[in-house]
Order: sequence, then structure tokens, then C-alpha cells
Amino acid sequence: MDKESYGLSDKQLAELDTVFASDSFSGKRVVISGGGSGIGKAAAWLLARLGAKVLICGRSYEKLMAAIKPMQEMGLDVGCKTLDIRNPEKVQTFFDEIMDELGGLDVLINNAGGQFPQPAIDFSPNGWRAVIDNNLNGTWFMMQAAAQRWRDAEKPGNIINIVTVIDRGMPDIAHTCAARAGVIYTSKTVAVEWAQYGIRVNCIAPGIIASEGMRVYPQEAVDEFPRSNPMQRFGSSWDIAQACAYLGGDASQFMTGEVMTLDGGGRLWGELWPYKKPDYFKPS
Ligand SMILES: CCCCC/C=C/C(=O)SCCNC(=O)CCNC(=O)[C@H](O)C(C)(C)COP(=O)(O)OP(=O)(O)OC[C@H]1O[C@@H](n2cnc3c(N)ncnc32)[C@H](O)[C@@H]1OP(=O)(O)O
Ligand SMILES: NC(=O)C1=CN([C@@H]2O[C@H](COP(=O)(O)OP(=O)(O)OC[C@H]3O[C@@H](n4cnc5c(N)ncnc54)[C@H](OP(=O)(O)O)[C@@H]3O)[C@@H](O)[C@H]2O)C=CC1
Repeated sequence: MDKESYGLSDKQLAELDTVFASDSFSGKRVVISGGGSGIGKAAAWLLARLGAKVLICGRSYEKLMAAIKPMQEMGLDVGCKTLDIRNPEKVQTFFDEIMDELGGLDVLINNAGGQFPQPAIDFSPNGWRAVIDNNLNGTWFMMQAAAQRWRDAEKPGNIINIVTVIDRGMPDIAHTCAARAGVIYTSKTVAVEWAQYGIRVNCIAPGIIASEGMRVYPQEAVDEFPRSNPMQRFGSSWDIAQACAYLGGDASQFMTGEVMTLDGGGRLWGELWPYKKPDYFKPS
């Protein structure tokens, strides 16, 4: 399938079925980084449809505005703000502003991130740094800024970090595996440190998801990705959005420090990163 067609349309996002009650997020305020596309946009649609007041952020104002327009036209309570999560000062200002504007915060979904595929042996120092800075440092700045405000206001909080499946590593994206491992183990650690403040921290590890994010990979790679799990297919951004609704809601209130994997079983069976495997790894 042509990777340009990957991702859910606004019509689909407005109509897809969900198992969650239509008012299950009413009164909740949710921030989603990277909510202008893909998984983050699907989560914004779902949680807003379930009654949440949602604010999405990302680096491109045009992308954010294009994402929220159809949601607002449906009467959903969704806004946006530009933010580069890699800038800790801007992250602090962002949280000061949104705490004011939303009147508090209940759920933070750290979804912004990405990487480029390259054999690790050829990473430039800056290429390595860019991915670590985005996926590990940026996520951390967001987590810490939210937690500080929840602690100081003596309010509970809930953090969901979108990572990736790193159990067996992943050839060609070693930088992201390093960053995501950092996020997962930071999350497990602060889930313990922050339980005293009523703050929960969990991660979601998606396998291959047919989102707009796939457009950054060559078509030949995307054609091969279904071989990365025993279901031999892509998952949907809606699958991940529904996992966000579970972790962001009351049904998961006794869960913290966990990684929820949605990868069609790819952690257990499948060709990790099947694209351009060197001959060395092919069956003889
Ligand atoms: C089985 C399959 C599982 C798949 C699992 C995961 C799937 C997904 O995550 S899908 C979502 C994908 N979405 C994205 O990846 C978002 C797009 N990616 C990015 O925005 C970039 O990759 C970024 C994270 C590195 C952005 O950083 P930025 O600082 O904007 O990057 P710069 O252009 O300034 O470059 C910094 C540095 O990185 C080198 N570089 C960037 N792209 C590549 C590339 N394709 N190949 C090699 N090197 C790259 C760039 O050259 C710079 O280094 P220097 O040249 O040494 O300065
Ligand atoms: N699709 C997949 O198969 C998988 C995806 N993931 C992860 O899930 C998350 C969502 O991916 P997906 O929706 O597929 O891809 P997208 O590329 O569509 O989403 C990434 C979003 O993050 C935003 N973003 C990136 N860097 C920054 C930054 N520094 N500051 C603020 N926003 C930023 C982008 O917006 P902008 O560029 O405008 O800032 C974009 O909206 C990513 O972290 C991705 O790595 C993990 C496993 C598998």
C-alpha cells in the first residue's frame, strides 16, 4: 500500500467506534505533544470526543491549526500551542501558560518524537544528539515540568510516554532505542518517586503503526514492515489512542511504572526492521 495514504482521515477520526463511555473524560484536561499528526492527533480526537479539554503542541503552527480545525468544527474542546520540547526554558513557559489557560492539567501524553534510519556505525555526533535530544531530553523536560506543577499545587497527575518496542533493540535506529530505553527506565523510577504526589507514569510501546509518521521511511521499507510481527500487518493510530484512553482514565488507576506494548506480537516473533537486511542475516 502507498505510504502516502497512511494515517486516518478526520472523517474516520470523528466516527471510529470506541469502547469508552462518551463522558469518560469529561472535566479532564489533557496535553498531547506532537498532536498535529499521526498517533497524537488520533489521541486528541478520541479524548476530546470522550469529553476532555485537549491542548496539542508541536513545532509547526500551520500543522497544529489544520489538525484542530475539524475538531473544533465538531464542537470539540481542543486548542493548540507551538512548542519545541527540546527547549527546557520554552517548556517551562508553556506549562506556566497552559496551567493558567486550562485551569490545571490532568493528563500529559508525551508523544512528540521521531528518528531517521541509519546504520549506527555511520551516525554523526549531531545525528545521535538530535534524536537523543528529541526523544529523551525533550520528553524528560515535559515530564518534570508537569510533575513540578502537580506537586506544588498538591494535585494528582498522569503521564503517558509514547516510546517504541526496544526489547530486542532495532537495527538502523539505535539512537531511538537508547532514547526510549532512557524514557522507560526514567518512567519506572519516577513512578516510584512521584507516587507520593499522586502522579502516575506509564509508557505505551507501539509496533508498526500506519500513521503519517511512516512517510519518513522509504516505500520499500514500509512494504517490508508487516513482516515485523506475527499478525503481518500494521496497527492503527486508533489502537494507540484507545490505549491512551485506558492509561489516562480511571480504569488504570492502580497502574504505574508499566510499559503497555501494542505491536501485534512483534516483541515475540517477527523480522525486526526487515528493510535492507545485510546478507549476513539472511537464511542460507
Ligand atoms: C519495524 C518498524 C518499527 C518502526 C518504529 C518507529 C516508527 C516511528 O517512529 S514513525 C514516526 C516517525 N516520525 C519521525 O521520525 C519524525 C521525523 N523525524 C525527525 O524529525 C528527525 O529524524 C529528527 C528527530 C532527527 C529531527 O531532528 P532535527 O534536529 O530537526 O534534525 P536536523 O535535520 O537538524 O538534523 C540533525 C542531525 O541529524 C542528521 N540527520 C537527520 N536526518 C538524517 C537522515 N535521514 N540520515 C542521516 N542523518 C540524518 C543530520 O544530518 C544532522 O546531523 P549533521 O549533518 O551531522 O549535523
Ligand atoms: N508510527 C509508528 O509506527 C511508531 C511511532 N512511534 C512514536 O510515536 C510517536 C508519534 O509518531 P507518529 O504519529 O507515527 O509520527 P508523526 O511524525 O506523525 O508524529 C510526530 C509528531 O511529533 C512532533 N514533534 C517532533 N519533534 C518535536 C519537537 N521537538 N517538539 C514538538 N513536537 C515535535 C511532530 O510535529 P512537528 O514536526 O510539527 O513538530 C509530529 O506531529 C513518535 O514519538 C514516534 O516515534 C513509536 C513506534 C512506532
